Amino acid sequence: MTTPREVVVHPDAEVLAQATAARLLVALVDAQSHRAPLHVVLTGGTVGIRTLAAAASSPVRDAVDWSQVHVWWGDERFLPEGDGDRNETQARDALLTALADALPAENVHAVPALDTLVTTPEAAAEAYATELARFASDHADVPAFDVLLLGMGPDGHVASLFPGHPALGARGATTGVHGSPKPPPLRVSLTFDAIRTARQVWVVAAGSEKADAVASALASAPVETTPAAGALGTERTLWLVDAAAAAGRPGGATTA
Ligand SMILES: O=C1O[C@H](COP(=O)(O)O)[C@@H](O)[C@H](O)[C@H]1O
Repeated sequence: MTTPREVVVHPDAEVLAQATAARLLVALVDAQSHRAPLHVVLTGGTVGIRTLAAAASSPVRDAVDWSQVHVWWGDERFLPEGDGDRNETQARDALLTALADALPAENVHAVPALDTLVTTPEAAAEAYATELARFASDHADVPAFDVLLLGMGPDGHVASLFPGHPALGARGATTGVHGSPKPPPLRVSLTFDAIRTARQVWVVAAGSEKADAVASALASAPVETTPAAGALGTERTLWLVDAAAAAGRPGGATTA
């Protein structure tokens, strides 16, 4: 089951990041009154990392029981551990290091980095899929993701699923990606199969360079040309955008 896209427009990228961080922290607090543990999927990208930094500086972060939160990534750049271009490195710098006393290290499930044992995106994708399956219930491939955050590129890519790329059709939970049009060329991504199991999928996008892709995705363009159109949650699909990114959609930059 998938859900209709809801759109919330914020005035600019900074307010978007602050509001998304607040929304995420409150969503985790709310969900913790119903179930535990929670599984949250982080994104890389400009607004995604800015959102994590905003969460780090929010007092609401202390309302979350981080010992009952598991952290995953929607995609990763296949680079050595600690590389500054890895989404994991940026997320640790922006938020996770600040949570080190509250969030158990074993709850942070990074996509394996390039090293002497893991030499291909496929090997990393397979190891990541095994880790995901360890926390899945029943016959699922992945844990029950509570909130799955996605950034979106100007070309409409989400996670590392790019327009026209064979990874768009990958089955199972994860896929290795070669020839990404955005550097670095080697990546690992959740598949649409995995993304669409999430309770809530939130796509965050800011800037006029994203306006065409936002308009296409909200108009349900084919996933082959606008991958973000395929990002749908089972309980809620939320588009969190700034006014510049919203400018091309019907209704323009006004709040939905
Ligand atoms: O490479 C990536 O890019 C997208 C979007 O990045 P942005 O800087 O245009 O916001 C991001 O969602 C993805 O996780 C990342 O690997």
